[in-house]
Amino acid sequence: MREDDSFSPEERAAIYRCIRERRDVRRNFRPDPVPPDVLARVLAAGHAAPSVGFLQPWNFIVIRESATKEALHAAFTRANAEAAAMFEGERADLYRSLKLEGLREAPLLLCVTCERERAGPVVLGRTHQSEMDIYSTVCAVQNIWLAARVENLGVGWVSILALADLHRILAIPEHIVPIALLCMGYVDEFAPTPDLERAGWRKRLALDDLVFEERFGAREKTPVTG
Ligand SMILES: Cc1cc2c(cc1C)N(C[C@H](O)[C@H](O)[C@H](O)COP(=O)(O)O)c1[nH]c(=O)[nH]c(=O)c1N2
Repeated sequence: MREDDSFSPEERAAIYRCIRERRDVRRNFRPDPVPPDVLARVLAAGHAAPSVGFLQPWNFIVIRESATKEALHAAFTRANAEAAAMFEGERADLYRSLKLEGLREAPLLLCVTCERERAGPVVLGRTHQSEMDIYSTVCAVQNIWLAARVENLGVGWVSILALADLHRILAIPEHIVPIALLCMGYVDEFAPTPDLERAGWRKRLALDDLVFEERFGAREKTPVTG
């Protein structure tokens, strides 16, 4: 491999650290704005994502107005009450105690959308798996999430909203699919483990339990993680 194409051990360590230490952040945002050059780098990372047939189906709606944030928060509150009613007993109590959005506190919100027909109905790579454009957009979201982490920006994905509310509040045309609503802003620290893990909602699964050999369900003889 050309020397310029390979990562140094330090660069490699930084990438893995970023992946490990990315968190879903929805609290303790500082009010300072995200500078334009930082936002440009984060959006460029999103735009560098892989996409089916090189469709690049995304748009990025940047939201700073508090009226818009309030409207989104109201939509969250409605959906979250419905969501809480879907859990039972202690689980419902625990659900209600969770902080699941930072829509009003974050200085910036970003809505990432997917225009499914950007290149007409037939797309290379989407011919037999129709959701591939949606997954491509999620790749852009993950790039944004990781790029934000190295900019020391917290990002939280808020999906407890009805899609119809996102269409209405953000004037998203019918044929364009809202994929992710993200709250974004500087934070003083990133938690070492997911909020939901610390709250006792779910534990991290063991990687070795998730890896199979050749066929679904067949166990590795030697654990992958050694
Ligand atoms: C598609 C999707 C949608 C959501 C999330 C994530 C993803 C990938 N997550 C964040 C989720 O709870 C979090 O990623 C996990 O708990 C793991 O924590 P870390 O991201 O590692 O900090 C999330 N969190 C939350 O508080 N409210 C939400 O509505 C959502 N929605």
